[in-house]
Amino acid sequence: MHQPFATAQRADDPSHRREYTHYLAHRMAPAIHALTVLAVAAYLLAAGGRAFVSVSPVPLWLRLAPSVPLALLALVARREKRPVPLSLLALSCVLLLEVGVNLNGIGQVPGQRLVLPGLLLPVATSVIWIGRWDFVVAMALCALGPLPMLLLGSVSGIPVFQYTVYMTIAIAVATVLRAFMTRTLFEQFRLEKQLRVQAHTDGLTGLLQRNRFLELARYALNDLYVRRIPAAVLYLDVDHFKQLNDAFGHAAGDEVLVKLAEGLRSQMRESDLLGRIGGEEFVALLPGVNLQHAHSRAEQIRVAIRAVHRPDRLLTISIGIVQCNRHGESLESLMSRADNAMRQAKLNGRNQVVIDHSIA
Ligand SMILES: Nc1nc2c(ncn2[C@@H]2O[C@H](COP(=O)(O)OP(=O)(O)OP(=O)(O)O)[C@@H](O)[C@H]2O)c(=O)[nH]1
Repeated sequence: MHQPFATAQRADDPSHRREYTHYLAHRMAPAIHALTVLAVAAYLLAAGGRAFVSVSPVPLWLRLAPSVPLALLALVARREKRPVPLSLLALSCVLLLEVGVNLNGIGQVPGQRLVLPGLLLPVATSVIWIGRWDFVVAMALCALGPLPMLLLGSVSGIPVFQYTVYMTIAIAVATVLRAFMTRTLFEQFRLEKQLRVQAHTDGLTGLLQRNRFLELARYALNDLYVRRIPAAVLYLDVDHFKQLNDAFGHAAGDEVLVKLAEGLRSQMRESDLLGRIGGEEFVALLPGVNLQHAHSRAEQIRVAIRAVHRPDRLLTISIGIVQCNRHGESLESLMSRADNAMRQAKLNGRNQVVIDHSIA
């Protein structure tokens, strides 16, 4: 059974680094694509324009050559959303730009004018790096990239020392920008996640709320059908709950519901799904159980929750069980059959488990 079904039940599951990385990748993808497109256009403009104003020992086709892989990167970046390929695409883009700068700078006097746009690169790309190491590698590429041209060519245009100072400033600015951006994005990620959890969780009991339960259970059920894994649906309803509310008030009723939810949750396995689908009604989807096993699990639950304190009488529940054994039977149909079985348990005197045999 999928882990997400299990973790989705806990309102307090910790933020995972992996989840944040994927969130960042989704956020950065359009910016990375835009930068790769911009890189192609800027490179063609700079290298092509330069061919008109100065001669170079490097043939024009070779100076324009980096624009081809740059254009390919832009094409691939259009659809890419995964963190690692996106980082590699962005790093390759920077590498190609640096190669291009060197190809165009060789033999130019003073060729180092090309270094100036290169100084903008750390700042321009500062916010797109998904991981810390991408950023470090990118900044190293930006800093070291123009060095061959600077060291090989005349340094009359911009001395290496001056270049080092400018590049250090550019990288420092990029580091500050990136720190600000990642902090802002992390806060946004945290808030979005918190809102999602709140929207999916029942405020009183902390269990999955009705719609979220139905959504996850439908998804899980399809998966179970495809993989031919048996499963059962349990419909659980508290007995004589109205009496408790009437005698002790809704606050006392709420307190019992909270403790009952805790009791039910403690009876669930990692792969089970449990939701509060009505006032004092709960539904559980138990994967990997046959009818006999589901019955003994339901009995265990029924006995265990009797330990939950209820001020007026023993807390009991009635449970209906249905097996998911007919491929393609909808969740709604399964829940309706389980509900009928639960009602039969009520008619039989409550505090018991009834199995639905209508199709099984
Ligand atoms: N305290 C509290 N009560 C709730 C909540 N949601 C529903 N209820 C109450 O649950 C009670 C359900 O009553 P009924 O449907 O008549 O069921 P019952 O009294 O448990 O009787 P049986 O199910 O036939 O055993 C009603 O009094 C609702 O007001 C809630 O969130 N908190």
